[in-house]
Amino acid sequence: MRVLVVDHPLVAHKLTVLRDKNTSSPVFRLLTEELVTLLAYEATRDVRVETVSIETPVTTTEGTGLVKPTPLVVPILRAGLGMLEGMTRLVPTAEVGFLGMARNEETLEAITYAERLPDDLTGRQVFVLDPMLATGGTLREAIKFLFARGAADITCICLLAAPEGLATLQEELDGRNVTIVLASIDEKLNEKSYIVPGLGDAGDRLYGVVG
Ligand SMILES: O=P(O)(O)OC[C@H]1O[C@H](OP(=O)(O)OP(=O)(O)O)[C@H](O)[C@@H]1O
Ligand SMILES: O=c1cc[nH]c(=O)[nH]1
Ligand SMILES: [Mg+2]
Repeated sequence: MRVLVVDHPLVAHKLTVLRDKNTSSPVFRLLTEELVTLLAYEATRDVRVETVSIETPVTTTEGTGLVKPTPLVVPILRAGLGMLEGMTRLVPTAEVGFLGMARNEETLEAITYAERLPDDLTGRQVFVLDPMLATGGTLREAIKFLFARGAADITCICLLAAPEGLATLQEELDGRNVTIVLASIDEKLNEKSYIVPGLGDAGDRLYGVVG
């Protein structure tokens, strides 16, 4: 498993505004999209391409095309949905599948409550979107699920990770073709397994508190 922290002043600036508890939901949504586009630029460096032949108005030449089937993008609901627009802006031809997952805040177990993905992902390149990697339980289950369907390589785009969650994934996914692309590795988890300093509950800040 590889971990890449995108070191760019615009990423750092936007993340700082995102963390601020006084940032409103509409601004939070906009910043999330902008951040994802910047992270996706780095995360797609190994996107599969092939040489294609085209005709310009002047001559025939060779260029670069995305290999078909194009990558599968999987936002993890709810919070990952806030990252989808930022990703598809960069890769508009990507296919999109959905995983609905929620962490039980008492047991910290990740529950899958919805799934809409192709049955067969054999050989596919997959990009998973989830802003928060806290204990790592949610991403671990999502990644296992996608590999079980046949995915060949998985890149997760997150905004923040806790060192504890990264260590868990590193241990459990050792040797698997997984890349985690992040805006920041934060300090730690608190007693409720929230990321510190973090940004709070990403789903609630994007979409409001659900009971
Ligand atoms: O690494 P973990 O400890 O598993 O925690 C991270 C998960 O928690 C959040 O989702 P949440 O369960 O709050 O669902 P939501 O997006 O609907 O708010 C977040 O978006 C991740 O999916
Ligand atoms: O800090 C955290 C941890 C889990 N989920 C969140 O949305 N935020
Ligand atoms: Mg939440």
